[in-house]
Amino acid sequence: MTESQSGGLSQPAVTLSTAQKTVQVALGARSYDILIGTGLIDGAGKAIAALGDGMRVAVITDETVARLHLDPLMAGLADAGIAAVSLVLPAGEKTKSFEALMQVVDHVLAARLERGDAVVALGGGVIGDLSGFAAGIVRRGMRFIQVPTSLLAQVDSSVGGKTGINTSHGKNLVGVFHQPDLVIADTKVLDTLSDREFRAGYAEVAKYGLIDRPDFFAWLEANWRGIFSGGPERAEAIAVSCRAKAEVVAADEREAGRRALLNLGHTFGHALEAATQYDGQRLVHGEGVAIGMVLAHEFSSHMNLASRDDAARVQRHLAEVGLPTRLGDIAGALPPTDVLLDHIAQDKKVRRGALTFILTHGIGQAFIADDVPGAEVHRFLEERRSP
Ligand SMILES: NC(=O)c1ccc[n+]([C@@H]2O[C@H](COP(=O)([O-])OP(=O)(O)OC[C@H]3O[C@@H](n4cnc5c(N)ncnc54)[C@H](O)[C@@H]3O)[C@@H](O)[C@H]2O)c1
Ligand SMILES: O=C(O)C(=O)C[C@@H](O)[C@H](O)[C@H](O)COP(=O)(O)O
Ligand SMILES: [Zn+2]
Repeated sequence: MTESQSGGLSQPAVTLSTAQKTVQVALGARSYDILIGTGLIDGAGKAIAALGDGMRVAVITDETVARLHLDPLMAGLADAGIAAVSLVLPAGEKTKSFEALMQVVDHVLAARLERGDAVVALGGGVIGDLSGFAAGIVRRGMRFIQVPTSLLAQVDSSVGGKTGINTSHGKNLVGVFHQPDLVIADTKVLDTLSDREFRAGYAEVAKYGLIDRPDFFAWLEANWRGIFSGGPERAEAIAVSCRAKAEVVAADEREAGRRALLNLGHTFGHALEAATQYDGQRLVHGEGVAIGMVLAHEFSSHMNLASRDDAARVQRHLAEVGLPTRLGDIAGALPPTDVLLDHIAQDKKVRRGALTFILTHGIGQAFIADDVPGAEVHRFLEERRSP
């Protein structure tokens, strides 16, 4: 097994403030801002209008989000003089499909939107990944704006330009890198998110601490209640997460190296999502990541790379906030370990058939491990499944 790229970043202090925050993703001519604050959806039309004169947009959303948050966005767009059409799709992971992609593409083309017009994703990561993919391929690339409405989308999926859909062969296997022109994260809309989906998004927040910000992880252990109850800690955790992701994306936009660290917990997690057929009743993405991050820490300990205590600390914190952390926490039977390994072998980090995992030397010390022996992963998973 070989080790490359570790995080090794300095530790910015976490400071609390309720003011609107802006985080920039520095990508030269394609740089963009992430606006974070309460009530931003009402002014989103103005912010979008500032991107260019005469822009028209197609807003893509899902049924749940449309019921709660589409009207104010459409009203703001109209007030700002932006002509807009909207498309409402079913909520849930199964919407990241070829069928839904065709619907979005058809909708945008039927509205005769041009390259300089924009696709606006109003929703969670499912809508963001799907709409971003459509924006990346229609007319070989249209403008794209993210209005993330789930915690997960505000801290992770709306930033960085990974877009795509799932196929029967696995998770996110078809897609393109296509950066947004603007991200508008209205923290007020999180008040309508279910507890389960909020927790799922929190897994990706904790991920940034576990990759290379041990002080942030310790701060989360002490302050998670404020994040869940909507205190000033919530916007701060979102901003710290966006800064962490923006920094990695700016350094390695297309995952030639270091960006793979953002995949901590995902090699196991994506396999579990595929193994449960993207059935959101059994497992949603953030929950798969939570279980996957615990497995990644435990596997690191199994390989004598990290202490058992750190793995136990990660498991304790994620369980404390109410996330699943064990294979046995997933309702219903899982397929045999061979099948899980087959899913892992479809991971996009695989090189010449060899498995790559994000492993760790401890909390905040993640690294990219190439050539991880499949037999060892198999043995480890068999152990984790036995009662
Ligand atoms: N592109 C990336 O970098 C990236 C990063 C992380 C995750 N992802 C992808 O994101 C997806 C998961 O995103 P998600 O967790 O947001 O799932 P999601 O989009 O399915 O949203 C979760 C649920 O919450 C509902 N919802 C969203 N906002 C709401 C609100 N404000 N009020 C009430 N309900 C609301 C949705 O309707 C949905 O039912 C996965 O497909 C994952 O692969 C992508
Ligand atoms: O932005 C990234 O890079 C990530 O890995 C973020 C992940 O949280 C996200 O789930 C991403 O979609 C996974 O990427 P994939 O390349 O493994 O599909
Ligand atoms: Zn993720």
